[in-house]
This record gives sequence, structure tokens and C-alpha cells, in this order.
Amino acid sequence: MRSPWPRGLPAKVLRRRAASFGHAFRGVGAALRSELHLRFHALATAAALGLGWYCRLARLEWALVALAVAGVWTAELVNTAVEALTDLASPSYHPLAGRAKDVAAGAVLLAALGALVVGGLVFGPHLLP
Ligand SMILES: Nc1ncnc2c1ncn2[C@@H]1O[C@H](COP(=O)(O)OP(=O)(O)OP(=O)(O)O)[C@@H](O)[C@H]1O
Repeated sequence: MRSPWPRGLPAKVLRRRAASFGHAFRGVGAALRSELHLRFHALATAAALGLGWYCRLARLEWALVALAVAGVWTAELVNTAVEALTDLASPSYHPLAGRAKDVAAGAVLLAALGALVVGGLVFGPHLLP
């Protein structure tokens, strides 16, 4: 059967996809190196995974923990990107630059509070007598 793709296109598309994944992982690595908060999240994630394994969480509980962890990481990475862009666009003081950073930090705070609630509701019944 003839390929529906012009010759060589799938390889090119795959190479581009692979490069995009590479850029994304490089972004996570760069943020991990520059942001102390992210290293703390990495530790907290490892602790949550270990505790989940210890508590033998059910599949749905793992799903909730995974969503909570991913939410915090996503918010922190977007916050890091907003901080970098704000510093680039407005190295000197500007109220809008401050608002952008404060709002981005607010997203991290909300994600972290949500993760705390999920953690309490999921792990609480396993750990409390
Ligand atoms: N260019 C600016 N103009 C106005 N206010 C700013 C500016 N840069 C920072 N701020 C204010 O200072 C706060 C702290 O900014 P900063 O860049 O130090 O981030 P941070 O909260 O310390 O984050 P991190 O510790 O992850 O770098 C901001 O939330 C904002 O209120």
C-alpha cells in the first residue's frame, strides 16, 4: 500500500516532535537549576510518591495525587516563565510588572493549597488511627 505521506515527511515530523520534547525537558531542567522552589517541589513529589507506595493507595487515589502534583509543577513552571519574561520586558520597576509576578505567584499558591487539601483527604484516612 502506498504511504499517504509525501516521501520523507513522517521522519521529518517525528524529528520535529522529538526536538520539541527536547526543548520542553531542557526547560524543566533549566527551571530546576535556577528555582529553589522547584527543588522543594521535587522533594515533596518524591515524599508523596513514597508515602503513596507505603499507604498502598488505590488507583483513583493515585490519580488524585498525580493531578495535584502535576498542578503544582505546572503552576511553578509557568510562574518561572512569567518571572523571566517580566524581568526581560521590565527590568526596572513598573506596577504592571509587579502585578504580573504577583498573579503568577498567586497561581502557585492556589495550586499548592489544592495539593495540600488533596494530600490531607487522600493520605489522612490511611495515616490517622
Ligand atoms: N520589575 C518589577 N516591577 C514591580 N514590582 C516588581 C518587579 N519585580 C518584582 N516585583 C515585585 O517583587 C515581588 C518579588 O519578585 P521576584 O522577582 O523577587 O520574585 P520572587 O517572588 O522572589 O520569586 P522567586 O523567589 O521564585 O524568584 C513580585 O511578586 C512583585 O510584587
